Amino acid sequence: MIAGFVRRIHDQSLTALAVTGSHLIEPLLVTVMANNDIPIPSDLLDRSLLESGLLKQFLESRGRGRGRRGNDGDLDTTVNAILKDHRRALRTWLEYAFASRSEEDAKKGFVLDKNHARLFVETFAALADATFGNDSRKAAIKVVDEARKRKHFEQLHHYLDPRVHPKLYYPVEQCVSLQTPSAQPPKRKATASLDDRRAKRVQVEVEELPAVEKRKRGRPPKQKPAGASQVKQEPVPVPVPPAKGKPGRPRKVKMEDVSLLSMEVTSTTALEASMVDEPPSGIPTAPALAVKDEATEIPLHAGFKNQVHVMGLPANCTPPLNRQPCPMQPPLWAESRQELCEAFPWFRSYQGGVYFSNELAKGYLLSKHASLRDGWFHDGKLIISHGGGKAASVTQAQGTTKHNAASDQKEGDKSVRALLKTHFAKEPIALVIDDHYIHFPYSLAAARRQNVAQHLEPDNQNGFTYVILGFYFIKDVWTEYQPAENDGGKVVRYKFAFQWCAGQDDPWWLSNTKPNPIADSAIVSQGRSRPRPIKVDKTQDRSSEILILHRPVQQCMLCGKASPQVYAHVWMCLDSSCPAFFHSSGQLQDMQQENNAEQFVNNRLTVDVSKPIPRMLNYHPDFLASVPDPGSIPKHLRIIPGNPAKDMVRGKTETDDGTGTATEFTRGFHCRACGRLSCRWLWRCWSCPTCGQELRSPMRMQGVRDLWRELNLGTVDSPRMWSIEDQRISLPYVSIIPAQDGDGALRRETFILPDNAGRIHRISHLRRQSAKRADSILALYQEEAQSGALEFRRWPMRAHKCRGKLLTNYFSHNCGKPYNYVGGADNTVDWDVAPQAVIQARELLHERLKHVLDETYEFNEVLSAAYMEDQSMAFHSDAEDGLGPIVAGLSLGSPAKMIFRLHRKHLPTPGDGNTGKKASLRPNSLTIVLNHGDICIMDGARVQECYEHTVVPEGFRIAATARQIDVAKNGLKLK
Ligand SMILES: O=C(O)CCC(=O)C(=O)O
Ligand SMILES: [Fe+2]
Repeated sequence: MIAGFVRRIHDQSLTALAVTGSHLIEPLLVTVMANNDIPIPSDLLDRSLLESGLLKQFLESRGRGRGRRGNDGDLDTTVNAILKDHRRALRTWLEYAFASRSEEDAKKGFVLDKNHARLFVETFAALADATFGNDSRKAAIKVVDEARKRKHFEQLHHYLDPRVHPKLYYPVEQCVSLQTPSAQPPKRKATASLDDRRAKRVQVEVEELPAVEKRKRGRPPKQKPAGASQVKQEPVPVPVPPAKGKPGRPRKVKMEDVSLLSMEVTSTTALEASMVDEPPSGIPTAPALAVKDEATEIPLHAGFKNQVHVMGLPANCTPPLNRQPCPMQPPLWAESRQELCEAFPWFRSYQGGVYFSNELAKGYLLSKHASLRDGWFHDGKLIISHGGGKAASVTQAQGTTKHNAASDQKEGDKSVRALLKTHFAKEPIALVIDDHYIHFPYSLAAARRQNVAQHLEPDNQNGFTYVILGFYFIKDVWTEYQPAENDGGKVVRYKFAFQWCAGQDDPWWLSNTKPNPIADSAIVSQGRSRPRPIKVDKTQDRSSEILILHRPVQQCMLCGKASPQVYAHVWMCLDSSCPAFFHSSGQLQDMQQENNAEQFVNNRLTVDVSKPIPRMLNYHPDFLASVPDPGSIPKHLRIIPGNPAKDMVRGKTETDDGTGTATEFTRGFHCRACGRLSCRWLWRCWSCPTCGQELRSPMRMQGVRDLWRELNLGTVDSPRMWSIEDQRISLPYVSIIPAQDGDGALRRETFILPDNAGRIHRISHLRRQSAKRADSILALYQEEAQSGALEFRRWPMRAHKCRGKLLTNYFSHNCGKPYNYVGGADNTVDWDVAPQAVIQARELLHERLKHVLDETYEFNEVLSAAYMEDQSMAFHSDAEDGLGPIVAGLSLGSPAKMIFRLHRKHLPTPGDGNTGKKASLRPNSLTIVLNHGDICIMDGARVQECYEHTVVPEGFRIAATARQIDVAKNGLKLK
């Protein structure tokens, strides 16, 4: 069946594959065919072999004439078995294939065949997506989207799942053992088993390897072309020795081949040597800046010793292979994006990779989608990354998926501008990595697994997702082209070189011992937890000076601007507004010849008309050198966040009013014991979800008079305290209800919603001061929350786009029947053990409903929500299955605005001026102010169906919202 399948693919798709040059399916075909005695068309094998030395060796080691396997009629099993067997070779191939895809190929995407061939492609696409980011992402996403719908995908993906197998890279030893160069000299073996054309090309590779070795042994480097004014440097033909009696013919070395040569090197030493080989022929050389022969001076971390050159990445920044678990616990780490943003003041951006404030970048996230030439140097004391967003993306809106092409970054883009300002202001920036960042020498995912075993949280799936590296300065900024899947095939990217700030200890990942973040006084010099405000001189915009850097520079003859020598073998103009920007000198020459050839020649630029920009550019060693004084780190600056409670007690923050509910108290917490950054998820204290360390939060009882403040509610008319935005809603029907208890007379306002959508009642006190029962319930809530009798906590939201869990903005507690919207059964306590505050709140709601609306209604669920300052409940409807028609809420504490707006599907038809597709354009319908002791009643099932509501308190507030839930229809059971 496999044979039939492959033949089918072969018949139907091979031509198409050949035309598109799909890198994904070819090696698979070759592998499967080789294992099934199917003749492999020479051009396919040729291409595959040449592009993957490892695959070649793998096939040879498997023996090409082996019988069919697994031909038992169960195609999936067989396919899975093959995939499993060949996983390593295929994945290695994939790494190379993606890193080496030409821009042309990248534009074409994948070729899909029907049926099972697609499964392979999907699997590879998923891997590619996870692995190589920008280059392949868009195409991969398309395929993966489809793949997710297929049930086979999970099964196949399992074999390639990073969690099941080491993720991306394989130690050199393993690759070498596949190649076994000494036991099976590649030259003879390759030539013996391949056709003539292949043999010739393979021999090129084989013959060139010793040259690398020889140089390593001290052969003087090849003379650089003398004469700086050389106009044209012809590609040097490489003589090819005859293969098995066939005459050799000269062959030009292509950039791609040069990269492959590095892959063919068969020892670690040789690999390192290959990284610093002299510029290959045909690559323009900057005569003024000869490349150092001994560029291995660049110190490599131990984690980098085992590395294979991955094409497309500079040889001097290849990611480490087969990363080991991080042996030390990071002093600062978070499991979710929210934890990072709430607990680490230097990174508060929920989206995007750059956090900036006052136009200065404060934090920078290194994640997946590393681009070409991003890298980790000097043990991570120098990191190069592309910043500023505008990558290809996929957005989903109203059920449709939109693929947005990558676009050029501009100096004026907010993130780029902030990073530039930080660079010029010489201000430090905190670097954060996540577990997708491939250049970090250790695997955070593996470290996470270790920690799960050690720590208390057995179900922690996402620990060590984010890790803080430390403070860096931006020592250099420049721009370059990156390949992209857009119309032009390329985009302008700003690149930033981050240098480790002196004044901190050595990076924690270089220490031998487990760092204790508390004792780590050099990192933690004492001071405030907030980044100090930094003044920026806005009049002094020095962005134009960006390219005048510390290293040697050359001046562009076209634009006259100077650019540094960033890359080892070629100087290019790095001003993105210049027509010669990032062009090879050949292209530059063409332009110059038309205009001013003489001037060009005098500029001594090396010329190679025929060659495109090399895809693989190594950084010039000088460029990677540290800058002596990139900025100075203020003594009081600390990367470890301060203890929020302590800061409060000492009155260090302006916002603190001693209540314990000020905004600062909603910030997260850094656990001194395990380093985790976590959210303030419990009302009564900070608590580390990993190791259980607690930090008590000083809280003061707040009476309603403490909270009473002048209302400043914008459009809301203060005596009426409501505003009708949708004119179809009537003015409220008002009635005064005589006192029934000590609370005095009440006032009822009823708003009738259009289209029989129900009614909203607000019941308030005629005199504010008379809300006695509400006063005592508020006090009770606070007491029980402090004593632990009532546990307010923040619960994970069900749907969101953030990494990791995203907790609600407010704290809550549910009583009676489970309420799916917040916490479900986990957040629910039975009425037998209900806190007094909740019992009394429900009683009051029952009584008011009877007294004011003459309704006898039995609520069986009460959700109590507690808000600290600046917390709120976002737009939602209480559209719970089995929900009864009446929802009533008691407001306690600070006033709040409750706003209603129509669901999108209930918006009036277009043309009446009251529509808007986007949520942000949807107009509000009704706003009512809820004061201490007020009750809001949503009356009628259609209120929830047609409207959603949000509640925005003015300050500390508690609300008890009661419902009737029919559990039989709700689907949730009490635990
Ligand atoms: O009054 C409040 O805080 C809003 C409560 C609410 O909307 C809810 O619990 O669903
Ligand atoms: Fe609600």
